[in-house]
Amino acid sequence: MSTITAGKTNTIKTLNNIAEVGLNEFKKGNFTIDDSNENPDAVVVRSFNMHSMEFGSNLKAIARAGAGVNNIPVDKCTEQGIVVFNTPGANANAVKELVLTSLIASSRNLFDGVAWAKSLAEKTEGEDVAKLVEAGKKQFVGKEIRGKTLGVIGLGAIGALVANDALNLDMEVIGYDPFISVDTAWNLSRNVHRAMTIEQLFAYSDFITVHVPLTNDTKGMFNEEAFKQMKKGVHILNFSRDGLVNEEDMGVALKNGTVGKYITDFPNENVLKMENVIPIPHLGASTAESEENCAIMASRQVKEYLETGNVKNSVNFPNADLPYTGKRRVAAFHMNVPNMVGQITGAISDYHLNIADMVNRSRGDYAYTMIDIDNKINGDTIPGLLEKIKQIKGIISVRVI
Ligand SMILES: NC(=O)c1ccc[n+]([C@@H]2O[C@H](COP(=O)([O-])OP(=O)(O)OC[C@H]3O[C@@H](n4cnc5c(N)ncnc54)[C@H](O)[C@@H]3O)[C@@H](O)[C@H]2O)c1
Ligand SMILES: O=C(O)[C@H](O)COP(=O)(O)O
Repeated sequence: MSTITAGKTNTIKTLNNIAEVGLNEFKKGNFTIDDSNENPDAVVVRSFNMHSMEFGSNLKAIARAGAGVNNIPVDKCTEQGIVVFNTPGANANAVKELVLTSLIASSRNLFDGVAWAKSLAEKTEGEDVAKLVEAGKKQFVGKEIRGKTLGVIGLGAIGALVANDALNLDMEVIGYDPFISVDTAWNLSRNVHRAMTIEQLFAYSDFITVHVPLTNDTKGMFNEEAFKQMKKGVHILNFSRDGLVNEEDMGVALKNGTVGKYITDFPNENVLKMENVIPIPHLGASTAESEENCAIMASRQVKEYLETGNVKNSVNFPNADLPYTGKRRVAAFHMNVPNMVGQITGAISDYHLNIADMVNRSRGDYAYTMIDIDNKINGDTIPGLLEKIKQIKGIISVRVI
C-alpha cells in the first residue's frame, strides 16, 4: 500500500482503444505504455468491464476516458486507495448530437423508411423503384417535433446541452434533476421548465430522454409504475445505460403501445427481439472529436496524479491541487476522521523534516492529504517514514513523490 514513485518509470496499461493523441501525453514524461503489464501503475479504460479483475500492488489510478464508471468496481478501488477518474463533459456534445438526431429520426420514422427503401433493391428495378417509393411512403408519415414536449431526466453535461438545443428546435422542454450542480444550472436556459417530481415530467412529455448515471438508485427507473404515468405512445431515448430500464416491463409497454418507440444505445438480446425498438450500437460518444477529448483529459489527469499527486475529476476521492514545486511530497489517502493530519505531520516531524506546504481535502468518509517537505530527504529515510505513516489507523494508501 505504500510506494515511492520519484524517478521511477510509471507503466500505463490500456484496456480499450484509446485515441493516440491522448496517449501521446505520456511521451512527455517518465512513462511507458505496456498493455501486457500485469501490474501497471495506472489503467486507461473506456467501456471494458473491470469488475472481475484483480488489481496489482502498483495500481494507483484508473482513468475512464468517458463519463460512466459503472464498468469499474469503484468501491473496491476506494478501499485499496486507487483513484478513479472520469472525463466529465468531454463526450457530451457527441452524445447530444446523436440524441437530437435520433429524436427527429424516430419521430419521422426515418430508420424504418430507409430500411424499407433499401429493401426495394431486392424486389424490383428500373422505373418501378420510383413508383414503389411513391406508393409506399405513406406508411412512414411521421410527426414534427416542433411544439412537442421533451422531458429531460438528468441535467448534467449531456442533459443540459440536449435541453438547450431542443428549445432551439422549438420544443417545449421540461427537466428533472434533484441533484443539479450549480455549474449546470448556470448553463441551462431559463426556458427549461422545472419538474418538481419525475411524475410531472412523465405526465407532460411526448419524448423522454434520460441522462443519469446507472447507480443503485437509478437502476430500473423505467418500469411498469413509471410507464403507467406517461402519455400513451411516448418515445423514450436511452443514451445512458441499459440497466436504467426494466426490460420486461418495457417489452409489455411497447406491445400495448404505452411506449411508441424505445431508442437505445445499448442493444442486448432482450430488446433486439422487441417491436418498435431502435437499437444503436453504443455510438453516443463515438466521434473522433469526443474520443480525442476524452483520451487527452483522462491521460492528463493520470499523468498529473502520478507525477504530482494532484487529483482532478476523481469519482471516489476528493479533488486536491497543491502547486508542485519539485519538493518531495507525502501524499496519503485516509479516512475522514479526527486527528489524521496531526498524526501524519507527527510522523514527519519524528524524522526531523520540516513542512513547506500542505493541503487536506475531504469527501464523505474519505480524505486526502498532501504535504511538501522542505528538507532534502535521504532515500534511506523514505521506507521508514512510509512505514510509520502506514501504521496510522485510518490510512488507506501513502506515497512519497
Ligand atoms: N451513450 C454514450 O456513449 C454515453 C456517453 C457519455 C455518457 N453516457 C452515460 O450518460 C450518463 C450521463 O452523462 P453526463 O456526462 O451527462 O453525466 P453528468 O454527471 O454530467 O450528469 C448526470 C446528471 O444526472 C443527475 N442525476 C443523478 N441521479 C439522478 C436522478 N435519480 N434523477 C435525476 N437526475 C439525476 C446528476 O445530478 C447529474 O446532473 C453517464 O453516466 C453515462 O452512463 C453515455
Ligand atoms: O459513459 C460513456 O462515456 C459512454 O458510454 C462512452 O463509452 P465508450 O467510451 O465505450 O464509447
